[in-house]
Amino acid sequence: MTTAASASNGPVGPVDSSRIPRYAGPATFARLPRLDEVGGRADVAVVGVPFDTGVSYRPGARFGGNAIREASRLLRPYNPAQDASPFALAQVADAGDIAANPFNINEAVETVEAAADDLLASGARMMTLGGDHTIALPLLRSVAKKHGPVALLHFDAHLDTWDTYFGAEYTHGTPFRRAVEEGILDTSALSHVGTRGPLYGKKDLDEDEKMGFGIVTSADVMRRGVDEVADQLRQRIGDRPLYISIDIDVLDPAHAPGTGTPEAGGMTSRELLEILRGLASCNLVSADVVEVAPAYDHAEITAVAASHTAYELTTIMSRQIAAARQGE
Ligand SMILES: N=C(N)NCCCC(=O)O
Ligand SMILES: [Zn+2]
Ligand SMILES: [Zn+2]
Repeated sequence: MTTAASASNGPVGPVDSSRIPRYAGPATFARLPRLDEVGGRADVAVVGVPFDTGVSYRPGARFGGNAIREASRLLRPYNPAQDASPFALAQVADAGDIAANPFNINEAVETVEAAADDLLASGARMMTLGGDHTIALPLLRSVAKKHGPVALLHFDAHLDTWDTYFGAEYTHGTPFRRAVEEGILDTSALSHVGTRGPLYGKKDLDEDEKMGFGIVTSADVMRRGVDEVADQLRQRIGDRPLYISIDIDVLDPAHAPGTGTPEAGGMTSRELLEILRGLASCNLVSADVVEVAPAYDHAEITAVAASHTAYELTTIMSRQIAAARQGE
């Protein structure tokens, strides 16, 4: 079976779903070639991190990346919302999974950082499919080694700036406090979007604000609308190198039941996708979509939402890569 439709010298695109049924063959993200099928070099590397030892409630996000890949079989090559064919503008490839130790969180964090270093050193931007939110820390460490402290847009029901759980520093509720402590974030451009739900105390918010975060709550998105929110975020980010981290629990459980710590009153998938499209001019250096736990999903609702989210992010990166090439 042919696995990849190859143009004579442009990027190798996805398998042609008009010739090979989209449900045939092993799943890569969007039916794209594997990294080794394009000589180990890609402009955007889609990489899985099957790791969920950092969770505080329901486990299962270790299966998230492959669930997103399965759900992404239905993605098509032209993105009308951004008027772009992301897989023709740049080489996007599936880099497989980072093999992180499920029994040792500290070692797993080191492994993810080292693997991310390798991908970034090859010239790729990363589109990471999690995994629980713990993995954002080593990914940010790696990105900051390359770009310096980065702006962060964090879509999540939760702050994830808590200090420790059961004395553990590296968990899915603590990556962004660690990142601020380590000086790898540009504290003049940090925003949470979609925040909601009960906290441990008001001090969670006070400490978060001291770290430099601004908050656009889920209710703010509903009241102010996606265009105004995207405008405000764009202004805050400016032309800084930007990392976008998306915890799928930013969506309402109606739009993303398959996740470990669901909170009522969340954003719709339409709102999330529209805000991302409004950020298309930002300098997006890498991104992740995390916390998809397929055991709690129904009819792939969550995995489909996550696959479309990753598609929008990939489209933004591909457009910027193509624009930079044109300017060279
Ligand atoms: N889903 C993420 N990343 N964090 C949730 C932590 C919620 C808690 O256990 O307090
Ligand atoms: Zn969350
Ligand atoms: Zn999170």
